[in-house]
Amino acid sequence: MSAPEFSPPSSTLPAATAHAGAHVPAAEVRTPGAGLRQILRGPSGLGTAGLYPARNDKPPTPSMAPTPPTPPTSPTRPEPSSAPAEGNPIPGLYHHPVPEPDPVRVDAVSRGIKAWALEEVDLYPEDWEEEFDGFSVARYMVACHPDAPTVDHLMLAARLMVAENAVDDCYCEDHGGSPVGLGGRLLLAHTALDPLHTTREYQPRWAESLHADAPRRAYRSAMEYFLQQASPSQADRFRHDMSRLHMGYLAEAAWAQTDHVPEVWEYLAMRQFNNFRPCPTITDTVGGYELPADLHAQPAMQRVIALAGNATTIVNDLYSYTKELAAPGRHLNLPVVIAEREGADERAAYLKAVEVHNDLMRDFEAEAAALAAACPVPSVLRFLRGVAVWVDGNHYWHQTNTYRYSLPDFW
Ligand SMILES: CC(C)=CCC/C(C)=C(\C)COP(=O)(O)OP(=O)(O)O
Ligand SMILES: [Mg+2]
Repeated sequence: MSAPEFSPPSSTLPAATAHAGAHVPAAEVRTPGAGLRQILRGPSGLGTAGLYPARNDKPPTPSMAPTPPTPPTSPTRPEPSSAPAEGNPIPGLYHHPVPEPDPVRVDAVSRGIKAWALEEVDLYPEDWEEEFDGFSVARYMVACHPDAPTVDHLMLAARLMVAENAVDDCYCEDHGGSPVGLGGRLLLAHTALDPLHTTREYQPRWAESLHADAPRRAYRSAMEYFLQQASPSQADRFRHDMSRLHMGYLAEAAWAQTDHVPEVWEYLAMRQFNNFRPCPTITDTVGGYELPADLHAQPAMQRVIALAGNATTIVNDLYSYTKELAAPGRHLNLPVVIAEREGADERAAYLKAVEVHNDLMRDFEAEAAALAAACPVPSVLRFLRGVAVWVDGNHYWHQTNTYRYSLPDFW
């Protein structure tokens, strides 16, 4: 596959600084008001018609129970399959069901990502193919980015997601990963995202090293594509988020090495870094627009992003609970840490973790609504909407990925 061509990102933003630092306390918007309704509905102005290519124009309904997906209507695409998604949501888990992702896009991204993995970065040996397919990255990314203008934009997210998981699997976890020596491996891989600037003598050895293993090949190539679409500040935002992620991996590894079980708040701090955050924060690049750096940096936006990332990551802890219990050794996740540190039995700890997730989700929505009301700039509203949709798509993927996850028998 050759590198895609893109038109430059378009931003319809008025002067950003007028809104920097705007903040309305979340307590004032706990019940869905105009701001929250606007986020759930999404932007409706000029240039936003392509935001929901696979959706009805109705706001999604929050749910604590399974709800059948709404069949999308699109005059230009074949009707997506009406077969219900596999897998059940966790009872009591606050989430928003999403429509089935557009099967035409899923198919295109599936083919594109497989070709990239095999032909461009030599990602995995043959016997990992079933696991690669079972990960269903195309369905994941199409569900999380319904406003991507093209399949090429979706491919940006899909390559990065695959590369991030290759690093986690090969350096940290299932496929030969280990806490021993992780810092050195992660730092060298990070230079595939944030390049080394050094002397002529040493530059070639570094450049060569980026082809030395699958995680580095994947990071290097995925970043190369990303840079073709991202602005310099979007690229820098991504690098910062990846530094956060790598710091989180290191804390998890350090605790594993000493068999330390952190307190619950300490675990939550680690998981705020070892977190999906780098995925929702590229929503504007994947959507073909830009949230300007000063609007991204304002504290209220940072809080919204952190809460969203934390909710999505605790979703992973809950859906991957049985997989991680079955793995050798002790794998930290929120229910395990609550059970250990608060003396709860497995079921009570799991149910408490569900409540922690639900509180994070509600805080995310309240803070996003407050920010939307305080700073109703089109790119801010669209970005908030993009993050919210990413949260929903991430839940959908975890719920429906029965190849990878299964629920405990607690109900
Ligand atoms: C895609 C991305 C940025 C991932 C970073 C962190 C990560 C691997 C997760 C949040 C997923 O958690 P975990 O390692 O527990 O994954 P599984 O439960 O094995 O799916
Ligand atoms: Mg997990």
